[in-house]
Amino acid sequence: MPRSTYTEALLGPELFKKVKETRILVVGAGGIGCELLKNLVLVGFANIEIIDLDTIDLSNLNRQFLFRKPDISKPKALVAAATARHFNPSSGIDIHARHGNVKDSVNDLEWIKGFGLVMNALDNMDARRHVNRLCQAANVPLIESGTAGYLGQVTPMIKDETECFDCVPKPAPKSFPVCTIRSTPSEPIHCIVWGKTYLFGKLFGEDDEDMDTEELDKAKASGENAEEIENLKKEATAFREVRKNLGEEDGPQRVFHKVFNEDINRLLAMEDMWKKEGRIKPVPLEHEGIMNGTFATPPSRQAPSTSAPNGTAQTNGSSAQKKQSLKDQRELTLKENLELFIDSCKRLSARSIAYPDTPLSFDKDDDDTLDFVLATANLRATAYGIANKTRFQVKEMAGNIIPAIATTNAIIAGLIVMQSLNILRRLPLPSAPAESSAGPAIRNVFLRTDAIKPLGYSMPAKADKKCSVCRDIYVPIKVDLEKCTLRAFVDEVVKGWLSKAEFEGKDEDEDIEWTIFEGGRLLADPDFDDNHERTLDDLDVKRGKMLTVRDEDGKYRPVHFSICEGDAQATSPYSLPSEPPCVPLAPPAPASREPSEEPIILDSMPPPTNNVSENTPISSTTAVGTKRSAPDDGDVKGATEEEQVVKKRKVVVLDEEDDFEIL
Ligand SMILES: Nc1ncnc2c1ncn2[C@@H]1O[C@H](COP(=O)(O)OP(=O)(O)OP(=O)(O)O)[C@@H](O)[C@H]1O
Ligand SMILES: [Zn+2]
Repeated sequence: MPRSTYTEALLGPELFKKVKETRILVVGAGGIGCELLKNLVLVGFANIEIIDLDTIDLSNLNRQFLFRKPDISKPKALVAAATARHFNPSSGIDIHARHGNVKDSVNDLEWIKGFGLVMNALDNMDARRHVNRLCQAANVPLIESGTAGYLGQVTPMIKDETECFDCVPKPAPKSFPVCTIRSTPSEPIHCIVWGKTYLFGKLFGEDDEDMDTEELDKAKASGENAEEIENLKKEATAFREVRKNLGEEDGPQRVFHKVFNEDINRLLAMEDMWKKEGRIKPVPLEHEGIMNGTFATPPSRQAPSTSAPNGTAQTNGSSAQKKQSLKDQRELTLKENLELFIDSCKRLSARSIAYPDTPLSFDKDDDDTLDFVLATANLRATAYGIANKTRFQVKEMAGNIIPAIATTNAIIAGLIVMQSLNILRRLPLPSAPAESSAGPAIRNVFLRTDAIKPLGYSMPAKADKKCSVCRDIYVPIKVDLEKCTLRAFVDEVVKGWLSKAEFEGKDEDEDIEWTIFEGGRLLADPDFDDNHERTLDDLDVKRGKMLTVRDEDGKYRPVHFSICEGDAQATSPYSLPSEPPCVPLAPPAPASREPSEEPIILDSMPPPTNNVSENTPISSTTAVGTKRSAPDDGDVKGATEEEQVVKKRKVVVLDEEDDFEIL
């Protein structure tokens, strides 16, 4: 008897047929993803694609049960698929596993349109937002999910029916003023952020000399404090110098001297800085004194830690006590931190020298990078009289670790499948397209710490009319990027094809003027045609990106042309859908564009879980990387005025995992 007999009886032949035929995309093969893939296979889903960018780590094995020790370092998606396939050998399932980033340009609108249902099992906002936008653009239902400790939630998102991921504002990222991080830290987290996002980047990250200089010159030209700018330039040059020599025997020691002695002395010379009440002057650290035990550890501004000693004066602290605690949960002495700093610098610089074209980035599971941040943060904390942290604590804080509980993941994965069945009931069969029928209500389901009623639900809210993600219009365009010029796009696609669209409330004699953007870049407007003869490829408009067309008056919804792979057989450099879209009116402009302080949480929802609504870039203009200008911008103009305001207000640095923002 085939394993699916009972499931078929339970679901009924029609729904079971949909289960077998619908193409499912699972994004993420981590804690939730592994549980989900197993469930899907056992239920009888037979046409699954799973994508994950990561490889298996030892720390995944406690809950990502599709992986075993010998799988460490192998791609998660591939191993998950290979293991899960065996769970239901009789169903003839096809699992297509891909080791890659869902944000890669090959994963464009045409790709996502190939799925009947998408399930997110992700751990970061950036990727969640990306998939949400793709699903909204392609009109493919998405089930979003997340867990944090004992809490979890499952949220189905269907275009024109429910709110989308971006309809609900998310809490702003934890943010710190740049001065707190760079000059006046007062908490261990300030020192950790400094080590992880600032010093690490300066020494081992991408060397951004041109950008630095260009940015500082621009700041100076726009009237910012010239002396401060010159100081920052000098600092950048000095870093470049120490970075160049990092591979030499005394390179790490020179870095130590620069950042923990010279730079602190420079700050101490700015006397006004230390007049502010409550500010404690740092003490410059001395390599030799720390190593030979003569350096007097600055007093801690916090109550002394009882768990472990700090500073050379205490280096002989109870060895019995040290042995008792786990290695990673013991505080290092000042000398140990210094030795670890020198050693981790050597390890990292050896990697940089071996692979000069690959800038390093912090990863909590990469011992070299964690050791560096641990030692750096503790040395800085000592200089500023701030409590030190153990390796375990630094890993948790720097890695933004949210406790993961296997049982929560398993329950949430089960609930995803339940909601997927609710969605499938309403969808037409892939093999026999028909009108979708109204099926059972889909629900936002959540798991909470209520012993009597651990599961709760709410009906999904309607889409926010102002949401720029799910309310805008999307059009796939297949383009030969090397042949299609911006002029062809403007004249033929926008002024030709799009102008035939039905615009809500358009007067007969109304003449619409257009502006064209890619991301935050203005490519053309009625008074700006310098880019017209350039090809889209030359303008760095690539597959997976979007050309956004707005009317000058902001009367209508923007139309996003989603760049898809060109048709090799086509004679024209681009091809478009047969019918232009209907373009509705834009909602009235909001009185203020300030993001709301408080996140809006749906009635009866649990508090936002870190994993679900963790630190959020305010808009796409504030995403990682927007501080860089596009390569070879040529005549391309910078971000719009409005976007520049947002940038100025919010972001200087947004770290890769979106967890700390430095204002
Ligand atoms: N842009 C992306 N494209 C593809 N996969 C992604 C992307 N971003 C995150 N992921 C994957 O989503 C999964 C999320 O799983 P999970 O939350 O369990 O995180 P983890 O990295 O496995 O565990 P931990 O963070 O606790 O070490 C990870 O396997 C991660 O690689
Ligand atoms: Zn929305």
